[in-house]
Amino acid sequence: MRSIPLGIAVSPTSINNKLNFNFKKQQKQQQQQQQQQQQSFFNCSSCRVSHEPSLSPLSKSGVCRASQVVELFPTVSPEIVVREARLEDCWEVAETHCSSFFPDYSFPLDFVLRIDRLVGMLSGFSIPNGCKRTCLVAVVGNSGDVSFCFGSEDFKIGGFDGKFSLNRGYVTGILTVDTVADFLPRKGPLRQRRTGIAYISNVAVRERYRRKGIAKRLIAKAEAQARSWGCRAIALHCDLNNPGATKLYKGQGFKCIKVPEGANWPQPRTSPDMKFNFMMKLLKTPTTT
Ligand SMILES: CC(=O)SCCNC(=O)CCNC(=O)[C@H](O)C(C)(C)COP(=O)(O)OP(=O)(O)OC[C@H]1O[C@@H](n2cnc3c(N)ncnc32)[C@H](O)[C@@H]1OP(=O)(O)O
Repeated sequence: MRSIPLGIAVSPTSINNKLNFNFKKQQKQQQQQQQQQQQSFFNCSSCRVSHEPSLSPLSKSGVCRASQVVELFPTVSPEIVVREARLEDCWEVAETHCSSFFPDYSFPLDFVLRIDRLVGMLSGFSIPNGCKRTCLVAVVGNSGDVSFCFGSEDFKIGGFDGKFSLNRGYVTGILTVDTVADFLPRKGPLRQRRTGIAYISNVAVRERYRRKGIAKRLIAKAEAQARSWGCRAIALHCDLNNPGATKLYKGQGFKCIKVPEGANWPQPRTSPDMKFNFMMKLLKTPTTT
């Protein structure tokens, strides 16, 4: 037994019990507050962001008000536009390519890599006679309006449109589509290039813009481009160890093609231990009603 200043005699065990009780009560209150806060946040099914309702309340459809505004007023929101790459995009195209395929490189190697890519793209002037190549970009912060473009319609440098515009956007995703058929098996004894099959390569989306449907839109645009070139199918090679990309292409209707045993089909020139899935999709011609 010991006395405390107020003159009330209290046993040490009874003080301990009281302190324990108060501590538990405080803990419970804190837990309840935390739970209430967590419940008041919600995940928007459109922009996939966790919102506080006071900032962007949830609608009945599970989409935040901000996303609904984006849908209602696409021209005032940062809309993604997919278009042909122009000369002014080439640095950002190189940057998107390198940051997506070589994310672990740091300065100065990453800078050298971008310069190398840029030179590679721009010096790819010559494509075989009758073949086509286009680099597509998904840009944000631009209406896609080409009314302020300089340069001629037909002038092309590598896969780039020779036009130059002042109202450029920020490149978030890239894709190249061509009819060069470098990576398709040749045909006949003369080993001629295949015709009628477009080929997709260099698909990349900047990391912070991923899982927003940008790659899907680039692929859809590439298919439309291939159809306009008169192609009946579109093909690509996808790294066997890239399940995300494989899922993307399968979701877009591409099928894995089994390469015949022993066939020496051409493959993209990367590291020798990389294995590829050859994937292909037949292009439906638009039906006329
Ligand atoms: C032919 C070639 O060029 S192959 C090379 C592919 N490029 C790369 O690997 C570079 C690094 N990766 C990237 O740049 C991107 O992750 C890409 C290009 C693979 C995908 O771009 P995104 O814009 O994120 O794809 P998008 O949002 O259109 O995805 C569409 C669907 O593909 C599938 N998908 C895409 N990425 C992934 C992933 N990482 N994991 C699982 N599924 C995925 C999903 O089904 C997705 O639909 P969902 O989001 O509704 O589930």
